[in-house]
Amino acid sequence: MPRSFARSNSCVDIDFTLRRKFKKTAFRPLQREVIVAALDGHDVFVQAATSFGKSMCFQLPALIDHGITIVISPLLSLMTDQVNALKASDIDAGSINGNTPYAEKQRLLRDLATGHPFTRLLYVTPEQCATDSFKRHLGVVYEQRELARIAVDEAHCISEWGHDFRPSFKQLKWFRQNLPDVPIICLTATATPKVRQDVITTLGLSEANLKVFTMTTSRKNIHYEVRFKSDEEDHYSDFLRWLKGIHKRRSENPARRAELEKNNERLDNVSGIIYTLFRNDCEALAARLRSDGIGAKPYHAGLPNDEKNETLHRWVNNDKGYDVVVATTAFGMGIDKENVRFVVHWQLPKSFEGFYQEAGRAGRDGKASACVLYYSREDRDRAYSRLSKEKDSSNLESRLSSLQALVKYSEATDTCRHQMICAYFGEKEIPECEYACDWHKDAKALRRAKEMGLQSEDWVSTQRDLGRFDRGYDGYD
Ligand SMILES: Nc1ncnc2c1ncn2[C@@H]1O[C@H](COP(=O)(O)OP(=O)(O)OP(=O)(O)O)[C@@H](O)[C@H]1O
Repeated sequence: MPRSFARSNSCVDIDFTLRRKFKKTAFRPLQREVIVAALDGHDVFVQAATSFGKSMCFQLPALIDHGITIVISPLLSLMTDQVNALKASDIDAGSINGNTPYAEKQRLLRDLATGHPFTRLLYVTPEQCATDSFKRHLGVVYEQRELARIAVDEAHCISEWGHDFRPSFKQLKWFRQNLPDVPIICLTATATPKVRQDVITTLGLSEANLKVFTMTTSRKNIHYEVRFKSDEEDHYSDFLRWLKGIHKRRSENPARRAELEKNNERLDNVSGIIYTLFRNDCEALAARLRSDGIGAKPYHAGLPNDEKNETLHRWVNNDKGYDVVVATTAFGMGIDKENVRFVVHWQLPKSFEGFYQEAGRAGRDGKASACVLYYSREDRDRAYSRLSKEKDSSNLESRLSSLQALVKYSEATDTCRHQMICAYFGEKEIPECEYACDWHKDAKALRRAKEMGLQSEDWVSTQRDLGRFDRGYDGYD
């Protein structure tokens, strides 16, 4: 019998902890069920949409259970944000990763070495977990029966079939092999059925004690749209017109204007993220937007840490001049700002999962938001070509099929976008979509836009020569 059954949590008031420690009034649908399963000592697999509130599913049990919860996360920025938020609520949390100052790391390791740590939640990278020294420290805590739970965040990184595969995540099988009765909870927003099974098998989760929660990936409040472009046309003016149109509507609608002014919100604070593939594009596009009066800043891994932190901080604060972040994927998973009204993909992203994750930064307050993908056949060809030249040949097959799925999504003019996303993640149910995608809004206009906007003259004539405009070819019927 798992050890945690020995200490029953059945009379614990989890609503009280939610209110008292996390200052939230109610659980979101299914959060309670996940938390109860974890507190009952089960292994738990959670797949839920971006912004569902997955962190709560291990943070709250960590405060109720006796002992320490180890949280494994691949994202340094996410770790820092979560640890700071927990500390602000007076919760004893810490993190050990490559950026942790020496003194702080020693303090946390000393705490573990006592076998009875004060720390309730310790965030670590998978690489840290793999070190002998860290495993020894965990062994001491385990011997004292104070290792409450292992939480594996972004669990899709375990699978070679998932995007963002990290080989060090595979080492996490060590936990079940060496600490067999410590419950494990793993969480992700992006797992296909194959990835899910791979994660469960790799971690050695036993079917008998496992509870799997797979919630829909659908995000009803996001309006998905594909805009077609070609190399011959600069889509900058299309985007600028669209954004200025939103500003104009906000200022010309008296009720909206009054509401914004009452809340002390700027009329032009339409918060958004534009994803580009390349660092140079980031800086050039942000500068171009600034020259057109839009408060835009670049964010990519090559910028100094101070500059990145300032951009993130001031964007989160809705400061003037920081309305739009033009970013590479360095600015992705884990960003949790509630009022992001749009996410734009300037080019075709590398994977379907990356696209969904990045789109998921929008509308985390539940209000209507847009996700616009600018797509061209030239971008598609460049994406395939980049993939074929990549030196890292691991999980190439899955990366290719993910890109193919995204191309299919971009080319489709006959299906709801929400439905295509859910189908990719293996959902059978057709999600609700109340005109929250370009196809539902106006399928005819979508087809026309594709015909008009997509290919360059060269491409059209080549395809005509190849006889590919026959009925039935991808959207040209
Ligand atoms: N019961 C709740 N009531 C209100 N807000 C909540 C509740 N649970 C979580 N939240 C908030 O929802 C936001 C999103 O939570 P979290 O970052 O855990 O999402 P996530 O599921 O990990 O999303 P992603 O996969 O996109 O990172 C956070 O700001 C969190 O405070």
